[in-house]
Amino acid sequence: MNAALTIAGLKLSFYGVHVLRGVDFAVPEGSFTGLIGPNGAGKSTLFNAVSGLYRPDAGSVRLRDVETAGLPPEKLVAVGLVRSFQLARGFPKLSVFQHLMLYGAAQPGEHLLAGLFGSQRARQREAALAERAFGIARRLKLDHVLDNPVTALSGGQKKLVEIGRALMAEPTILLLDEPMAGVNPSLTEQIAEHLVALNRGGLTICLIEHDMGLIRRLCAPVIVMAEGRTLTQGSFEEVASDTRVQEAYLGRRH
Ligand SMILES: Nc1ncnc2c1ncn2[C@@H]1O[C@H](COP(=O)(O)OP(=O)(O)OP(=O)(O)O)[C@@H](O)[C@H]1O
Repeated sequence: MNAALTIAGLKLSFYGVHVLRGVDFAVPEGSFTGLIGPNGAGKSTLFNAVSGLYRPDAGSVRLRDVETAGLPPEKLVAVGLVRSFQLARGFPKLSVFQHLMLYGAAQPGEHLLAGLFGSQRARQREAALAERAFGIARRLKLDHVLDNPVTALSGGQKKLVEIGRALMAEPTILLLDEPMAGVNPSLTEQIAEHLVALNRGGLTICLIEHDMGLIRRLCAPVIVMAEGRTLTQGSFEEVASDTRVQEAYLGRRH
């Protein structure tokens, strides 16, 4: 197995509270890996540490063969690791297209100053970004709402814009933290289909999700975290039948 992402001995504490106590797992290249665990297990914190928002106290994060622990988010994006974020509240009037462009333009290597001076290279770059934005919008079936302000979108469409925005960075691995949360069942199904299609197209995905039906259907392998550690991993059936996992969800100590 080639690993797209390898996490080893990752530790992080806040004000002396050990939230990540030694997380170890690998996300296989091309997989649709699920990350599950009871509330407070440390899943989102792990994503924050892996994507450069928090600096881990100890441990290693390798993106393929590159050690990335402690790198800031923009450096991680440059090497292909992207996590999706909720749409910024600061730009309610921006259209879907502008959101996609803004995120694409915020990537390393984009020189906004060059854009201001209107160099030919900057214009070509902008045209390429626009092409990418159109392609992503078509793929996510957002092309008919490209000019709409994001505030006018349905909850499910907003989630798709969040995913689209992450795709603008052309990631090799995408970390998704509950992208279907708060979305109705039919839109959840549509988002799931898009994610499966992206994964089949070669994108490695690591998904945090509480809906076990989705995890069972979409994800292999499934990693289980509890109390800041990796508890176990395997197929959904394997982890679901593991008594330690059942106990962790029931809140018992193991
Ligand atoms: N910035 C922070 N400062 C202090 N404590 C934090 C911070 N971020 C997270 N924590 C704590 O870390 C623990 C793990 O939280 P985290 O959100 O990572 O869990 P989770 O597994 O994602 O839970 P859920 O499934 O409920 O989202 C919690 O006890 C939380 O209060």
